[in-house]
Amino acid sequence: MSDTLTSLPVIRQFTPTITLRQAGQLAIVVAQHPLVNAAVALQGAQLLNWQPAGEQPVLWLSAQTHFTPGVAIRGGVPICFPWFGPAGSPSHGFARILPWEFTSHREDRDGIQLTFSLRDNEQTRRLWPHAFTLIARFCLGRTCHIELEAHGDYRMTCALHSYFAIGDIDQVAISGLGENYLDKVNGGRALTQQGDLAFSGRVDRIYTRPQPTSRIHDTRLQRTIEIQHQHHSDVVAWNPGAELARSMDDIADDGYKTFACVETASISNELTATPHDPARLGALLKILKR
Ligand SMILES: O=P(O)(O)OC[C@H]1O[C@H](O)[C@H](O)[C@@H](O)[C@@H]1O
Repeated sequence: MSDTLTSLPVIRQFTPTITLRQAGQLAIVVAQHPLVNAAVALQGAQLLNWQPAGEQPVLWLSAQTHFTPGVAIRGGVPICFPWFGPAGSPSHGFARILPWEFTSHREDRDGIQLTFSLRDNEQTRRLWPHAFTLIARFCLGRTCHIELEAHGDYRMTCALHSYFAIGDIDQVAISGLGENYLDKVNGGRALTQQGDLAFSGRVDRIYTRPQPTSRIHDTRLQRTIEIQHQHHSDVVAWNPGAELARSMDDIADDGYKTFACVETASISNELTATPHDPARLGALLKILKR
């Protein structure tokens, strides 16, 4: 699904490589570069596609996602800010359902850099009483670097809620998560695991002592996706499993089989922005061949 965004109708041409396109009622920045295809929705500054030349799409985007203002897009890399999960309303914060500004683009022979920003307004201050500027920068080429900077004076929780495309949920293992996790399927119980995570049924875990790098080992697609987490305290692993997926209108009944969320997050340790030092969260994505 994420690789079909290049055929959407063009609303505006920024450069020969970068266009603004329409998906449903939302505008999407699409970049087509010799080394990489990529797309970012203005709503949420949500990265929807990162596909280096010669590779299959790395991010999963639901074939049934809504492209409706104010409704979360299912897939890609939603930015959860200024809280994660049901800590406030709306779930995962407001940043993912608001329109961001497309502030700059740059391209060279190695790839493309796209930058977006979001500032507080009356609507956000009603939900969260802080002035803020958020900047999301995407460096897209053979690798994908996502950097989020939160300016202002506040504390918050935050996540890069990445949905990765996989061959089959029964044939992936995730390494580097560490041993300790809070099991959200079990009322948040603190549990431990040895070795890699394999999925069976619904999995929803906050790993609180992860290694700096997670790897998704995908036997079916014969590739490993590497995620280098930056400035995080936690990594979340999520897949809804068959039963929950059936109850979700924006995921096809068998859609859960082809994605795994491995989320770079700061939940157990709040991030702090001060006037002279923005809070940061980042992820560097790479594809390793088996
Ligand atoms: O449906 P959403 O609000 O996008 O949330 C999707 C999922 O996000 C995270 O992974 C949470 O840990 C899950 O509990 C949640 O179900």
